[in-house]
Amino acid sequence: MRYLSTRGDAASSPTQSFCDILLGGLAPDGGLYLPETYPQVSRAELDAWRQLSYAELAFAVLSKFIDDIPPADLKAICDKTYTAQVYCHARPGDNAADVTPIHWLEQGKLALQELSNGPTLAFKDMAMQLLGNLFEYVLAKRGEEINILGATSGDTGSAAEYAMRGKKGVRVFMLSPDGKMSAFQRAQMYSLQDENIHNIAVRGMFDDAQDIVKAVSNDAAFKAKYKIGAVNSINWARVAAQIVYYFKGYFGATENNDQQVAFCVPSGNFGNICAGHIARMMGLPIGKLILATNENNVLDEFFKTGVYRPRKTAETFVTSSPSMDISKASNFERFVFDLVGRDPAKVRELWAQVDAGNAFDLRGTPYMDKLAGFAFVSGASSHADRLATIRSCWETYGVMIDTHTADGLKVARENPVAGMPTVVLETALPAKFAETIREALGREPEVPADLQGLEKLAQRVEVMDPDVNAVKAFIQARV
Ligand SMILES: Cc1ncc(COP(=O)(O)O)c(C=O)c1O
Ligand SMILES: N[C@@H](CCOP(=O)(O)O)C(=O)O
Repeated sequence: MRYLSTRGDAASSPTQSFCDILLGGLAPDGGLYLPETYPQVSRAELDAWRQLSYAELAFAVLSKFIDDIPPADLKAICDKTYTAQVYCHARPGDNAADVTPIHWLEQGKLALQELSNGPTLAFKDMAMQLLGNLFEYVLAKRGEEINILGATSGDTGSAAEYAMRGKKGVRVFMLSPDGKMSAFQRAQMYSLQDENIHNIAVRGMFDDAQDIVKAVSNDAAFKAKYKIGAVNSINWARVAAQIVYYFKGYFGATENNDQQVAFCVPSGNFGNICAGHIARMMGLPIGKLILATNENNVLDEFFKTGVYRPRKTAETFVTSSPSMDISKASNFERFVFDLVGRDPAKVRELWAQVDAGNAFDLRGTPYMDKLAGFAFVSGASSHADRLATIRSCWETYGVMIDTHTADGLKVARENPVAGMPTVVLETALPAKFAETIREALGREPEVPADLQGLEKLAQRVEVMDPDVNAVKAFIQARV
């Protein structure tokens, strides 16, 4: 399997192998990598995959995307990654061995898929634990090191740091929005004292942090000299790993492969739902992809109108689902690449507008008809909706959900899809957002035993302005 850039022409941007793009992250032309073609899954494969454990399924799906790691080694990496010991925070009564159990709220109709049972209580662990093991494997084979530069709005940071802490040849430099994450999220990251982990809080929003990551990655000389890599979903390996749980969720929510499923995805950077889009393109019977945003509704606006209008920092709200406080969604470029018929020139034209701080408008173009064929619907949620949804989920089903999952459930309920179950992806656990849970329910969320007392630990973080040169200097001083 070879990979191409969303902005590259065959002549100027030669295709790459999986392991090269794993270490490289963003493409040199500023685009994002995607497979040359999406591998297809046959009916016979679906029938066979239905019985597989999560680790076996991960191996089956990832083998379609990775042909430069020997199969026995890839299998060992999947087996080591996807265990009930790593994903140990399943709800009582649900089977941790399923890794991403389906929890029915209404049998056969509405379910949560538990994606947040890993070490940091968010869905990011699903891919990040794999990335940690892949990095370790590939770096050891090549005798290389990597300095990961990432941006987080709350969950990618801790998931990456937990996955990479103590890993040989790996340093992590993680940018977070100063003062905008929950107290628990801050404690998860800033309390880590490992030598290879560096936290930088930038005075700005996630989008400012993500812009810095892209600017540093686009400086080819700096990137090569300091071996800069990525763990955000701009890294294709993140998206590839996230495709797996759509298959697992589909099998868990259906009895046979003639059925369809709707997935509802709390969205910000568009990585999670992009994985769902690709699973669907591979042939997984997904009837609808329901995209849910919080008050930062850029993506909802696009799917409703055809206008993509990223907001500036000053127009981005700080909300009670802070991990979705994103107004410029990186992975949306991957989807638009498919939408415009995989035409890199068109993507370059559209992103020239985005990168200049402007909107693009697809109304009145043939792309709007094509958009309808991709099976998306969307909606948005507010703080009041979030509180009401957390309350009603608790009172109706006895299930406590976090603020992001609440955004998903709210939008899923507003967009019922006839004839198929809807699976809402549970993207974090309530323990991470105790302030809002208290406000909604007047009680504390349960904190898993292994993470109790985290907020009392000493914290270590460098605060700085969102300045690319300052971040480069910080990295230079520590490499
Ligand atoms: C808890 C949670 N929910 C939802 C999202 C949005 O996911 P994505 O950025 O992949 O759209 C994030 C962050 O990415 C998150 O941390
Ligand atoms: N919501 C994320 C933001 C970054 O998303 P990613 O999927 O591109 O890493 C976070 O919580 O940090």
